[in-house]
Amino acid sequence: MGDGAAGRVLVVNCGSSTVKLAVVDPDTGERPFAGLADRVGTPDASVRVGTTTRTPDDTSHRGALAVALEELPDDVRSGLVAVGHRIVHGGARFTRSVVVDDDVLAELRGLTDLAPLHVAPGVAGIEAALSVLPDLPQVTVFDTAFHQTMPERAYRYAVPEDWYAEHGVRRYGFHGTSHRYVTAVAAEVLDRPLESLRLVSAHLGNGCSAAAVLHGRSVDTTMGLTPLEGLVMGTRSGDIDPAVVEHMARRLGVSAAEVVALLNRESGLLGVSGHRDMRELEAAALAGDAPAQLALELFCYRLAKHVAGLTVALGGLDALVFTGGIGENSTGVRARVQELLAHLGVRADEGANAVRSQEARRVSAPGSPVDVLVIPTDEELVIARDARELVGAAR
Ligand SMILES: Nc1ncnc2c1ncn2[C@@H]1O[C@H](COP(=O)(O)OP(=O)(O)O)[C@@H](O)[C@H]1O
Ligand SMILES: CC(=O)OP(=O)(O)O
Ligand SMILES: [Mg+2]
Repeated sequence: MGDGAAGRVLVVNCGSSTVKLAVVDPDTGERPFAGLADRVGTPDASVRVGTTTRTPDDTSHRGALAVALEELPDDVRSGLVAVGHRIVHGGARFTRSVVVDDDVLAELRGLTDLAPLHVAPGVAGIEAALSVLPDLPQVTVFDTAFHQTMPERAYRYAVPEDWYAEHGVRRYGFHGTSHRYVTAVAAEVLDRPLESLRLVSAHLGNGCSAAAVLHGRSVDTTMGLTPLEGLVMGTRSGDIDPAVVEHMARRLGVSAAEVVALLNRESGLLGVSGHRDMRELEAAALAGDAPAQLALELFCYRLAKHVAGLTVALGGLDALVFTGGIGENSTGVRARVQELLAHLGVRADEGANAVRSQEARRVSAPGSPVDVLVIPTDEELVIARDARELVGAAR
């Protein structure tokens, strides 16, 4: 496939029990193929492509990927120039997207030690794609890469120095692909050079993080060594006193690792209210459910507090960007957070905020000292663009 400029990219996003697949045209954003494998690694694994659902014999990531790719039409398959993978954790080594070779793969396998939950599925996805599509170059795009520009004061924890030097305890930050994309689009919406802007982007999906982006570079973010730190999320607590871990391990008679698993999976909105999904939570809160109302207020208050904190890294704030399923769709969360940030110069516009749209747009009042934008994220498009650019450059 000499003509890289016309080529499409198969984008693979492997979670611990899911594989999300899309064929993406990096120029048009067109997606001629999409698939989802669920409950991977269990006997109930299933693969859905369009209206077809199949059960793979081999329920591993490799088996699920192979079955999904059997549904890929020949003309789509023959137009592929690369496979692009979302890898959640790139450690300190990967500061940008790379083409996978033996050296990269070895390094990634080493990282599974540092972040087993987050790297192992991605590595399984690369190995699966290498065996099912051996002729295509593989590119990895890291959630952590964009945040590698953070200064030491932002990425270091105040812990004994050898925890950092010997054990790799530092803040990395995640959702970098999304923060990078939406802040670049924000500059277009504002019609100002990205190099002149002080932005905070709030990626609010199942995982939630906010980032301070100064002149196009990440200078601080809310997630840390792992995606547990920072904002309140669907099932994750975000910030917490670390002494809670030891306290609850003793109270429940379980290990520290088990408490951390509870902070990842049973906490956040779910823990406070019983609802992990923002749509359900908002419906319950509207119906008068007090725990749901509290969970919503915790979510918005923590977010506003972090946005205000991130302005210290920027020396001010030109615009706040909302993205992710919640940021793009929840008018209530956006309204409450804008209200809590009024003292920073955020002037809300109730009408503009309430408009439902899939377009990148401004939702603050005209002339607001701080602009508030809603920008639909597109991590798959960034992965496809990076992958094609890298294989184009390598060929
Ligand atoms: N119309 C909506 N109003 C409020 N929340 C929404 C709406 N649509 C989606 N969401 C919320 O977005 C979250 C999922 O975000 P998404 O970015 O799709 O997740 P992921 O991190 O898995 O990509 C869920 O909490 C969901 O309830
Ligand atoms: C890093 C992270 O939190 O990812 P997700 O939002 O996909 O859970
Ligand atoms: Mg998403």
